[in-house]
Amino acid sequence: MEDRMLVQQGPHSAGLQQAGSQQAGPQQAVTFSHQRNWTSSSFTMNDIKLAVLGGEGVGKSALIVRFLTRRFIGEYASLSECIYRKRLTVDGRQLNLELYDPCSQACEGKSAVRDQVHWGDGFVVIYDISDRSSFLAAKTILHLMRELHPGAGKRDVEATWPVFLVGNKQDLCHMREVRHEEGQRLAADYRCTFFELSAAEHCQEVALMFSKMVQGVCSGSKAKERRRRPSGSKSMAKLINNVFGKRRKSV
Ligand SMILES: Nc1nc2c(ncn2[C@@H]2O[C@H](COP(=O)(O)OP(=O)(O)OP(=O)(O)O)[C@@H](O)[C@H]2O)c(=O)[nH]1
Repeated sequence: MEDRMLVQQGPHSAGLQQAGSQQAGPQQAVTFSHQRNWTSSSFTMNDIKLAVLGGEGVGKSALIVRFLTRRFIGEYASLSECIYRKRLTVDGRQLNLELYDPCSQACEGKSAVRDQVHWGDGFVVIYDISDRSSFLAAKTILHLMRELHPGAGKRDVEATWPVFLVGNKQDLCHMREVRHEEGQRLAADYRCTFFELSAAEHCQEVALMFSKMVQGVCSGSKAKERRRRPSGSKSMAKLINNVFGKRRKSV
């Protein structure tokens, strides 16, 4: 259930305090804030930060706005990055969701990706199926993310660091330059979940994709919590083992 939606500037422009020109989404549904809100990832059980990454014009804003408003809006000014905020309820839990929408320049380069990786709890990497160069850009982003997070390919880390690869603009399949299987293969190589959809035509699929990401982040956070705080019986068993194990050794 949505309480409110807010857009604010992202990490690179956040400090500028420039006059707020709303970049995307229906004007009446969003307000613009100038507060800086770019900190390293600080996951609490109710805060979820998702970064939507990808090359120029792949449909990052279109997908986010489709998810938040259920509407497809054809054109977006994209001169600056922004963070959309939304409250939603998942399994009876109130969550504060932040969605980072970079302008294209903000996606590029290792330092930008590093900022995004540190900030986000989950990542949606998008390419346009009718634009091969955007597929290569997605591959570069995934590669950088893996470099910055060396454990990303490992099974246990996957649960706590979800990354989705999304081929957008499926409605343009008559102009397709990237085959479905290529997307699947790239996703498998980087151990991410793969979707192919259309922000223009698939309202439900877009919602499902973001919902799965939110759920993935939530379950990852639970796993993290469990690892941080082992259950009482396990930690007690460990303690007993440590004490008696050591004594036996020293006898
Ligand atoms: N046919 C089609 N066009 C789409 C789809 N999604 C987005 N577009 C169009 O692609 C163009 C770019 O969409 P944006 O959402 O602005 O893409 P972006 O990745 O946010 O763009 P930048 O921030 O400039 O990099 C717009 O003209 C959209 O209308 C889609 O699913 N199908």
